Amino acid sequence: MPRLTAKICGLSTADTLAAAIKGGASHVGFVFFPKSPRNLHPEQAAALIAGAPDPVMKVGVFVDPDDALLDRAVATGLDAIQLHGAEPPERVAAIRARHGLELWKAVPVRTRADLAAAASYRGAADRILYDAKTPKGADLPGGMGLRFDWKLLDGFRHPLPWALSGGLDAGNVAEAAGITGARLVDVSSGVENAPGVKDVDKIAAFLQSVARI
Ligand SMILES: O=C(O)c1ccccc1N[C@@H]1O[C@H](COP(=O)(O)O)[C@@H](O)[C@H]1O
Repeated sequence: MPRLTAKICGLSTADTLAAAIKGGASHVGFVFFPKSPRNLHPEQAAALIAGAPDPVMKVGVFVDPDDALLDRAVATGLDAIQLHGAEPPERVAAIRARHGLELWKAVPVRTRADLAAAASYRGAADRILYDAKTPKGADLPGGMGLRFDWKLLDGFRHPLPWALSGGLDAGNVAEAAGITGARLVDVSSGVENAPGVKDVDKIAAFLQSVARI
């Protein structure tokens, strides 16, 4: 078992998906949120997912999705659902029960007090994804390349399995994992040339950094 595994998120092309798989990503992510520059229609996601081997987990990223969107997206072959909006625990539990997939809940973090929200998802989610809180009024609740103070996780008793995201890249992921003790990291902007434009070399470099840890 590697010390650290990685999810490459916001993939939208066959070549960048192939780079993630070749580099050893344990998870790949597809965004279903129209305001995102990485948004995919379920048909596009289905074509990409069809080319991804089984052991690589396919994670769909959603922001306060309705059931119709979830139904269409899950049918593309997702293995896990990542909820990145303001979904309360009851909604998270209902989505998990409806689809029977692994459920990740993003918890936005700016201060230590923000971490308290994680415990409310015990019994509703399978994994907490700590991500940087984006500014009020921002179009996106994630995927903006922002990081939070990783030291906030120091000494925190995690209520659930968890992963770290927010502003990670090939140059800082070792430090982030060292400070937080993360076993799974998630990156989007840090392997891009512009919002929504993934770079195969940056994906390779990120995964090489992860493999060295
Ligand atoms: O990537 C997006 O466009 C996105 C949209 C809406 C919610 C979440 C999104 N991405 C997730 O945000 C984190 C951090 O991304 P970054 O590395 O800081 O750019 C990551 O988990 C993405 O899955």
